[in-house]
Amino acid sequence: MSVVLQAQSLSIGHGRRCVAQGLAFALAPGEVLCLLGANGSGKTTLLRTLLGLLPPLAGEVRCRGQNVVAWPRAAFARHVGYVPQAHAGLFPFTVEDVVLMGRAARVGRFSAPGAADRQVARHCLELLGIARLRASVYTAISGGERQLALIARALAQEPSLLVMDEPTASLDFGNQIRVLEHIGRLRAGGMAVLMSTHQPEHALRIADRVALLGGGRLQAIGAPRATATPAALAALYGVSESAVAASLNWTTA
Ligand SMILES: Nc1ncnc2c1ncn2[C@@H]1O[C@H](COP(=O)(O)OP(=O)(O)OP(=O)(O)O)[C@@H](O)[C@H]1O
Repeated sequence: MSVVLQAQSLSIGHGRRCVAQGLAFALAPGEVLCLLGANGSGKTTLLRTLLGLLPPLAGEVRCRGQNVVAWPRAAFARHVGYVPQAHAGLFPFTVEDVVLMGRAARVGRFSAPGAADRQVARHCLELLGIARLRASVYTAISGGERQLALIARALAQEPSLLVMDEPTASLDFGNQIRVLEHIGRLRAGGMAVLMSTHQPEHALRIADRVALLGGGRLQAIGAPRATATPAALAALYGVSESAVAASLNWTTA
C-alpha cells in the first residue's frame, strides 16, 4: 500500500506539556480520515505536528517516506494543503489574492503569479461557490465565507494531501453539504484528506476511517460505523450513550 502520511510513536504537545502520545497511523492516497475528539483533546495540535508546524515531543511524521521536519517548506507545500480554522486575517487582501497565495509554492521564488495561476484561482473560487467574492476584501467578509476562501486557497495549491481543521465549523447548512460533497470528489480524484470535525455525522457520512482522540491517546481508528459507535462517542465526549444514539438517529436517519 502506498502511504502519503505516516505517524510513528508520535507524542504531541506544547513546550514540555504532552497532549497525547503513542500515536501511530498511516494515510493512503484517495483516503478520507476524520479526526474526532472533545474540545482541548489535541486535534489542532496533532494536525499542526503532522504538518511540521509544531515539533513532535517524540516519534516522527513521514510524508511520502521523508521526515516532515526535513522537507523544504516550498516542496512540502506542493504536496500538502492546509485549511486552518478560519481566522480574521490582518491584511486587507482581496479574496482572489488570498486564493492566489495558494499558488505561491508552484510559482518560482522570484516570479509573480501568471495568467494560468489566476485561472486556477478563479476556478477554485467557482468550485467553492464564491466567485462573486473575488474582488471583496478578505477581512470584510463573513467567517463562513473566509472558511470557503481558505479551502479554495488550499485547492489552488493542487496538493495530493489536504489537511483541514474543522472545515465545516462556521458554514451554513448548504455550504456544509457542498464542502462534504466536494471532499468526496477530491477523494475520487485520488487526493488524501485528513480533517478534524466536531460533527460525528459528517465523519459517518464521508470518512473511509475515523480516528478518536481522547485521554491523551488515539482511542480507536477504523471503519466509521464500527469505530464511531454510540458507546465510543459517549465515552469520548462524556455524555450518555442513549443521548448519542438519539442524536445520531435524528441526524442520520
Ligand atoms: N499555543 C499553545 N500553547 C500551549 N498550550 C496550548 C497551545 N495551543 C493549545 N494548547 C493546549 O493543548 C491542548 C490541546 O489543544 P488543541 O487546540 O490541540 O485541542 P483541540 O482538540 O483542537 O480543541 P478544539 O476542539 O477546542 O479546537 C489544550 O489543553 C490546549 O489548552
